[in-house]
Amino acid sequence: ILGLKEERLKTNTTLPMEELYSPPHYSVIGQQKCGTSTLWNQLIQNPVIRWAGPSKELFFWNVDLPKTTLCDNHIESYLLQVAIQREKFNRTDVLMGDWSTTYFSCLCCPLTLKMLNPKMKIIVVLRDPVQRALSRFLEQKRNERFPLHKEVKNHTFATFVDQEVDEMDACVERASAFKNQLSNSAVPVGWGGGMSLGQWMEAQCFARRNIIGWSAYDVFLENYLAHFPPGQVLVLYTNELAENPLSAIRKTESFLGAPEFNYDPNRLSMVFNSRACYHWKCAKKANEIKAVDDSEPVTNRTAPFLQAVSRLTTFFKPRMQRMFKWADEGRIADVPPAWRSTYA
Ligand SMILES: Nc1ncnc2c1ncn2[C@@H]1O[C@H](COP(=O)(O)OS(=O)(=O)O)[C@@H](OP(=O)(O)O)[C@H]1O
Repeated sequence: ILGLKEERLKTNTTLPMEELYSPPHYSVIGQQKCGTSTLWNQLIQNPVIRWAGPSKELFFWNVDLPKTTLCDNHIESYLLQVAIQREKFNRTDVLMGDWSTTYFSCLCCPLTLKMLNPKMKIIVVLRDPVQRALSRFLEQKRNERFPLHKEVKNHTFATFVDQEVDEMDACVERASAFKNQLSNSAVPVGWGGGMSLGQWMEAQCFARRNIIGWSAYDVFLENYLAHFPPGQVLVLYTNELAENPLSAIRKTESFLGAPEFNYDPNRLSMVFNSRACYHWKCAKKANEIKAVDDSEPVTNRTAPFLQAVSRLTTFFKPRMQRMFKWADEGRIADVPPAWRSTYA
């Protein structure tokens, strides 16, 4: 885990220690496979927007496998990571962030981040949930050394979806035995903030299934909304990044209180860490990604593939409708119009 490396500050800095070591201002918590690498590669052109760690993600409070939440991880090691970056820039007036896309689905992370900094700004990027699940499936299937490769290597998307949805349905059914403890409150509830045992068990049904379960956005978003006021949670959508990247970036700068930067227009049209090139820093044009996709048998529109997409769409429908309600109530930015018809 990158964040646990024992490093020390390298110079005798004159920067005030309490400012050097203060916790991050913001965190981009995910969701995984929703375009966070693109957002990162764009936003870090702005010299005021900085981040902790040697590369994009620290994974300090949660890794992407079940049973890896580290909400009581060593705080001093974490603050050291942040201080090292502030020292590198020799200034304490930059906006420091933690870009770990594994925090969104981590049930104890909202409370941990709130304890670190109650004023922390939380940024979430969300993509069509079926597309996100397919994206993660393909990434794990294609890369032998990736952590979930063994889980998917003998599956097609269709057989994997059947297995996972069956298991999640059964898990939710078991959790429903504790339904008498569910609160009917209209106000979002979170882990350590009003979540009942039944809700906690149900949330784990999704939190422990990285490929499909992590697309149950309502479960994880509710947890963050329970701990942070709406003004501290920015929800962006992948299609905004695709259709008007500068507008999504301006929105983020304004949310963070960062001055507007003059971004490189060529870079703004690039997509990072796509299925055409798996690396946080690898940039491709949209047409290059499409060309790779067209030659991919898994995404060919066979009947079993289409049935799996349809089953997942039905599975996510009630969950997406909770998101629509929060958008209607003004708790989050309005969802992409296509979502409202797909998940109506
Ligand atoms: N601007 C834009 N338009 C459309 N799609 C985009 C865009 N930016 C990123 N993406 C897609 O998001 C996927 C990568 O997401 P992440 O960078 O968050 O992945 S990771 O969690 O850091 O591994 C990856 O999806 P797949 O290509 O399906 O794997 C990217 O293609």
